[in-house]
Amino acid sequence: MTHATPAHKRILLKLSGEALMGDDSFGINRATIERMVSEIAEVTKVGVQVAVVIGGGNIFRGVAGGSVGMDRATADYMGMLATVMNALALADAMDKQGLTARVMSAIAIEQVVEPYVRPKALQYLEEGKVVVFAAGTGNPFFTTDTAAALRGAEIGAEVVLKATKVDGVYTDDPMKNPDATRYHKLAFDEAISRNLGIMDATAFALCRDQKLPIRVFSIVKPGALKRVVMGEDEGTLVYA
Ligand SMILES: Nc1ncnc2c1ncn2[C@@H]1O[C@H](COP(=O)(O)OP(=O)(O)OP(=O)(O)O)[C@@H](O)[C@H]1O
Ligand SMILES: O=c1ccn([C@@H]2O[C@H](COP(=O)(O)O)[C@@H](O)[C@H]2O)c(=O)[nH]1
Repeated sequence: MTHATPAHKRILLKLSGEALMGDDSFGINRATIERMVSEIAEVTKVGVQVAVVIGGGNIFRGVAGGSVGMDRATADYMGMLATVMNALALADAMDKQGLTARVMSAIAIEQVVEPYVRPKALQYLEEGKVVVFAAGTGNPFFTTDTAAALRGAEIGAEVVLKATKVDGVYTDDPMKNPDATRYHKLAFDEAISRNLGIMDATAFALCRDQKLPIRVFSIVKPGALKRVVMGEDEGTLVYA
């Protein structure tokens, strides 16, 4: 029996925090997280090394009302801690499905998770463990998309896969503008100059400078992650 070869050996998967909510209005939907983990398990089975950066929108936006008027940096630290909660839930769901996951945090919280140490992360990936990077970049005024670009570059990922609620990059936010059309592919410079809200400019610029392509695709669509990893046409490619 022949097995197709994956298009990538090592990927950085940016998982939307908001997508973890499923149809709920807040938090983590159990069936949704289990389905996402089973999709990750599928790609590890074909030998792909997987590192994950998880967002925090499902938790932080739910309490963001309480952060109005707060110091921005303090609110951002709350957001980063939200990603630690998601990372713990994700790693737990991975362990339950037979994957070995290691959470590494950009903020020191050693009683809970180990700190991010690049050589250790690389070792885990070589061993076939899934590494979940928590707490974003560890710095306020950034996003987990920028953390995905940063960690992706650091670990030598071949691509950043942004798994989100929409199925690619559009000319405008498709949730607000029904006339928006999807790009099949576009250059980083165009994404930045058009100010496309799918990712922040810092993340785009870092990937552009490191020549690290990004593929945006829907994590809601069953099997899409595996198709992306196998090099099939899915979502939108943003390239240098
Ligand atoms: N040009 C665009 N193309 C596609 N989506 C866009 C665009 N502009 C804005 N969006 C919005 O960006 C959203 C995805 O980005 P968002 O930052 O909300 O998600 P995320 O980073 O995946 O979530 P989280 O912050 O929870 O991790 C989509 O749900 C879509 O509504
Ligand atoms: O490097 C980072 C990453 C995140 N934050 C804060 O966390 C929230 C949640 O992250 P999302 O990327 O929106 O999912 C974000 O809004 C920031 O407040 C951060 O400060 N630094």
